[in-house]
Amino acid sequence: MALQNQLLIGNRRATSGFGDCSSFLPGKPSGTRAQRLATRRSLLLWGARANLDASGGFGTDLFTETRAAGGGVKTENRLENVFGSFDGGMVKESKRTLEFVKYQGIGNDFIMVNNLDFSEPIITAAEAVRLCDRHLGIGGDGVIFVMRDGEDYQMRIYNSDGSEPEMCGNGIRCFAKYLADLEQASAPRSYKVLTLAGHMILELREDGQVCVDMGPPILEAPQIPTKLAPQGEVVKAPLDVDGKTWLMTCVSMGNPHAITFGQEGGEGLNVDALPLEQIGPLFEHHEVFPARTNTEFVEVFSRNHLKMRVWERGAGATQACGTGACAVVVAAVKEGRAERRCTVDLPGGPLEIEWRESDNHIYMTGPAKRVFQGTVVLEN
Ligand SMILES: N[C@@H](CCC[C@H](N)C(=O)O)C(=O)O
Repeated sequence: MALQNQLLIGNRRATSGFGDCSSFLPGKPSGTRAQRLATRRSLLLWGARANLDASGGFGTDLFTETRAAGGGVKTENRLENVFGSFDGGMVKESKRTLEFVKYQGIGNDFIMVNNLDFSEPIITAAEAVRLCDRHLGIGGDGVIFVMRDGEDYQMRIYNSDGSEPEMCGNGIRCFAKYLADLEQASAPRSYKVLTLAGHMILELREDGQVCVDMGPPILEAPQIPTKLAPQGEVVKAPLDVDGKTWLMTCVSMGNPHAITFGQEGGEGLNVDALPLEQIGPLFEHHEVFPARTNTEFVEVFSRNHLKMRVWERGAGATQACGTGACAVVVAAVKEGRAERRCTVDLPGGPLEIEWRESDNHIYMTGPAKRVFQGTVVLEN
């Protein structure tokens, strides 16, 4: 039944300080949690009575709201007037809704969820899959949870297939923009963010770009993980996929990447010509990658200009992959194809990557943008 003539009851917080996103980001609730819940309960009861009195019959939906303190999920208790039901009366049903903001980094797009008051993601992996669906949901390559880590922050993420990766390069730039929007902070501003791949340092620059210290690459085969070698680095290792022998270099940026510049005895790749949807899953699920893998196909324009396409673990062919671009530069240096500073072109745009000799860390610089915001029903 359509939600028209709605009465919205409850403590919808409006914070100052998040520009046009202020209506959905949690403010500081006052009173104890018990007091707040009691107030809301009485508001709900009052609202239900008021609306029943006012509506006086068919044609009016009653919509009340309870809300988890400080979080982005709430439960709407709807009393819907169902015309034609067995008693013509009110049917109660409960729907959980989620407030979100959509961000993108060179076309790699994420549903950002304010998870600041909770220590675990407030939606399930299965719900994330539905939200990421481009036809049935909001659409996205993943869902990112903005969480606290003491005075700092923590990022958790679900891929669009519901798996949880350790790290996401484009996502963490979006994370920086989200926090800056939340705090109405102006650049330059830096954040320390804990991920399942360790701490990352994010610098929001005055030109609007975000530079991330992605830490050192991991090159030891068992830690990537890959079975392409029992130990040590994996550089130009042959791997048979789709009847061809590809030369693979493997790098972990906290999450696993397998990079190829072409096939054994072959010429350089023309990445635009690759049947990614066909070959991507064969790499992702190959037995030599026990945790599955992201796969990058790379074309070399010069010693500091590369072009790549990616098949992402858990997300398929995306417009861009930040950790992938970092891994590609490490692989290009290891194979002697490029310098440590490169522009990497991806379908969604370029990233600037530097693998710094002085600290062995990789620095990724690129944009991140807010796209839209909204509220979505989690259950159908
Ligand atoms: N697109 C991301 C990587 C997201 C995680 C990846 N799909 C995985 O499972 O490792 C990026 O920008 O790094």
